[in-house]
Amino acid sequence: MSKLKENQETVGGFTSTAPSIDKKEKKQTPSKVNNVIEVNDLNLWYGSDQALYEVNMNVPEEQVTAIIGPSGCGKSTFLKTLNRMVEMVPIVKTSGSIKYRNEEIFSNKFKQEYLRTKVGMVFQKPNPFPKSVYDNVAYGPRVHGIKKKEVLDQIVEKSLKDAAIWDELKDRLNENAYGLSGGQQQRVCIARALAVEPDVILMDEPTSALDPISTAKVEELVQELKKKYSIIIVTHNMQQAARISDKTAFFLNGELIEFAETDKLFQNPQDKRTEDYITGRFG
Ligand SMILES: Nc1ncnc2c1ncn2[C@@H]1O[C@H](COP(=O)(O)OP(=O)(O)OP(=O)(O)O)[C@@H](O)[C@H]1O
Repeated sequence: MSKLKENQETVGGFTSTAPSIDKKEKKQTPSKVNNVIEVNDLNLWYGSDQALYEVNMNVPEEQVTAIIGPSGCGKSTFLKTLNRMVEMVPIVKTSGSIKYRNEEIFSNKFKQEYLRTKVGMVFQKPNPFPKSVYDNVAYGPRVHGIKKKEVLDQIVEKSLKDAAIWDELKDRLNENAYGLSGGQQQRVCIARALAVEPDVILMDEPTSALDPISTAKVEELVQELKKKYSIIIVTHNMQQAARISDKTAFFLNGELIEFAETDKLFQNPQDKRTEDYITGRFG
């Protein structure tokens, strides 16, 4: 068992006696690691081309789950299926089941808006809106009907703090986000995702467009964020997966080949194809 996991289970062993309505605190009640998302027999087609085959995977709560695999193996498709964003491509068809906190997301009863709020996404290229830093972060809460300036001010400050960029930007809230560096833009985009109080954050290669220092900042941030959120991160960078994730999933040609504790997957892969990939024999 890794040190990180050991710590998490110890934390889970405490009983929280303080009354609180905060869902993040509520999750501190004693429990073993729960699954925030459960994927069963998931298949996905773009028209007649199948891109995902019988994927089964339980995503643990408040951990970092990395998704690795060669280009075109279905990593982004899988990620975007988890908040049904993939269905923006009209030719997409799916079969199987995905449960978010025990509720079937493909069910007609499950509101897509709610899903996108709870399962937020950060993209490869920072994609701030051409608006001020403040308006970027306040965007989601405003869409959800929050109008009071004091409330928005608090949300913006908290989200930027949680995204570890408040100190850098607190005096630049009215500047256009386009004027920030790429690394700052990406953390503003993370703050924007946090502002609507998600539960799960999907990250699609969030550091691939960033320099090493900005990458390190985002990696540190991911370690902080997992105390409150469940994170699923697609990365081409195996060192990054090894550095920041608790569990790693290896995809190949649309199949989930192996899913294990990160240490185990990198040190003692069970499948020859995983071993070949992580030792650089292909991909
Ligand atoms: N919008 C789309 N329309 C049709 N086919 C698509 C679409 N998006 C992806 N695909 C196909 O689905 C398969 C998986 O692609 P996907 O982008 O999920 O892979 P990936 O592992 O994320 O790749 P990369 O690492 O290069 O980003 C590929 O064969 C790709 O061509």
